[in-house]
Amino acid sequence: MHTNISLVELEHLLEFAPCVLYKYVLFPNGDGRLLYVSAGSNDLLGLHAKDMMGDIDNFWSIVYPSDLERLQAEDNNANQQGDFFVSDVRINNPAKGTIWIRLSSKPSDEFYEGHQVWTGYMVDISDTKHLEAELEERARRDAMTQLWNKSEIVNALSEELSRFERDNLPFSIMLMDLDHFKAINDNHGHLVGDDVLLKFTEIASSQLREVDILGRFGGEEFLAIIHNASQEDTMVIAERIRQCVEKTSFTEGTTPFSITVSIGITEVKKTHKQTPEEVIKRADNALYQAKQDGRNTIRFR
Ligand SMILES: Nc1nc2c(ncn2[C@@H]2O[C@H](COP(=O)(O)OP(=O)(O)OP(=O)(O)O)[C@@H](O)[C@H]2O)c(=O)[nH]1
Repeated sequence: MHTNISLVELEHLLEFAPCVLYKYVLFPNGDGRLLYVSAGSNDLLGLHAKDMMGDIDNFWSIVYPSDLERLQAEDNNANQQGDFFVSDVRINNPAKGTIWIRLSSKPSDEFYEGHQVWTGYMVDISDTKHLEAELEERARRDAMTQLWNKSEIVNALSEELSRFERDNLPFSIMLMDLDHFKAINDNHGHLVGDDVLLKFTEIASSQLREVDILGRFGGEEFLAIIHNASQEDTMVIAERIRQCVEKTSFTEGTTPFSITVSIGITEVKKTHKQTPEEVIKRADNALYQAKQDGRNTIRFR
């Protein structure tokens, strides 16, 4: 069925639809002009259509400066290619605060002063962007402990090594491995094993500072990056964690049990370039030594 719609109804539709339609032209000197903006801009952008059409700077001024540069580069690129334009940017809507909008347009069959007019829409994509950010964050974390996962903690170590090359401030890493953890699973069950891992996460986190970084390196192995700390400083932290773990009493039903942890430490202090793998290897050798020396102890390399 074909429905006729009057101009008044169309204006009403454009005012209340959750999007903004626009016509845009980009001149060869890089200046842009909005030839038409629908009334929905009041709500979506917090800007009147006539103000945007009068001066496009009114629109540019609400786009985050870091996103504006990208938006204009993408705009130029799309114009050169002459096919399709899409860009997601953050804007500051005076009434709503920061929101993400998507601008998408393509060339129309219309020309303005000899230049092709692009027709497009803008729409609020804040929900999608927040979900995306949440999923990205989740992918970087270990699902059970919520600590950084292995690849993130190795990335963090790599960044710390680059920072070290710039400012030469020493730092250390600790590789912590729960002792005889297989026996805990075997004797008390996997779920109790999981609880132990969570409790260990809590203990280790509570002994570290905000600036330190803790990640789950493997099943019952954890890696901590201790910022701006010598081997001696790190020994003090490691000993606090070791003692705290040893003193913690766990219960499964009515059976109390305790656990211990072995810790390997290495300090990054040499000025020559080191890879994360080399640093982890040293900490792993120290951890191996701690296990060899009877566990529930700390060694360094
Ligand atoms: N409950 C639980 N167990 C895990 C998890 N990840 C790994 N494990 C277990 O951790 C145990 C590690 O055992 P091993 O590598 O033999 O080491 P260990 O028994 O701690 O012995 P040492 O490290 O030599 O003191 C294995 O039985 C794994 O199944 C987990 O997420 N939950």
